[in-house]
Amino acid sequence: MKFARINGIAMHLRVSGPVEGRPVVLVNSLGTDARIWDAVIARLADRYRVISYDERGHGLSDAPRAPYRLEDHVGDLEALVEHLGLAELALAGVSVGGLIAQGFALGGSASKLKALVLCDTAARIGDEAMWNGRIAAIRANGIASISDAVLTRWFGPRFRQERAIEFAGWRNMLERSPVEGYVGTCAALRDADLRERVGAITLPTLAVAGEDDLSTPPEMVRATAALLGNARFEVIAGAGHIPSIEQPERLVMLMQNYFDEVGYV
Ligand SMILES: O=C(O)CC1=CCC(=O)O1
Repeated sequence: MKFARINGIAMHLRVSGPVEGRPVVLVNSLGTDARIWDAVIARLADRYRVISYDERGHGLSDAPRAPYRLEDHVGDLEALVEHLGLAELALAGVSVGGLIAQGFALGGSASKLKALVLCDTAARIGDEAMWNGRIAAIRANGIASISDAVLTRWFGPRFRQERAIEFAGWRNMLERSPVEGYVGTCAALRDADLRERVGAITLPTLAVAGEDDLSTPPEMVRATAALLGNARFEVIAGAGHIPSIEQPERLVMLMQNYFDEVGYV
């Protein structure tokens, strides 16, 4: 476990795997933190130098006052890459983490990017009314007031039944998220729309969707993949919004095949 001062905030990050391994940076989704990647890290870190971090407003990183902009999150990632001295990287982001990854691929550090995995994400997620409604509900009644609805979109009924203890633990993570960080990132999602810009991402990209994802359903992910210059679309059966938790073996298999294809080995 490490902390670094990134753009004026204390950021929590973790680095696993061999120092000489090629870097893979993992970006979390709204209301989660770097722990959602643990089962992926365990499978990738024999070969790659895997870096995961808690976005601003999440996990153990500082949660400045809301609102945030997508550019704040992208700027944090760019500064983290600079801080770690990474000359190249593969990037994998889930949901808002995937939007941040798209922003990185369109930004000033894009030439460092050698591989891009977009997981359960889109160039536009939700709409203004939806995000404003969620922000208002949380400001009035806290994150627990929306957690049932969020968890139903994250995980299918089978996961809830068969992995009930894990389900309870991930609920704890969501409900204990810092309110400023959560609503700050809702504002970033409300205001972010990269649909007109992602066509400029020509790097071969892997887009992945959980079959049962109710937040960014497969059709939404497929539509973003089609907007990108050069993306392949895959569906993970039996996974919801966070395949790194539900189907890490399958996600890592797709990632490793794709890394092999693009020569990121
Ligand atoms: O909270 C949700 O509904 C799912 C989600 C949307 C953006 C994100 O990062 O998670």
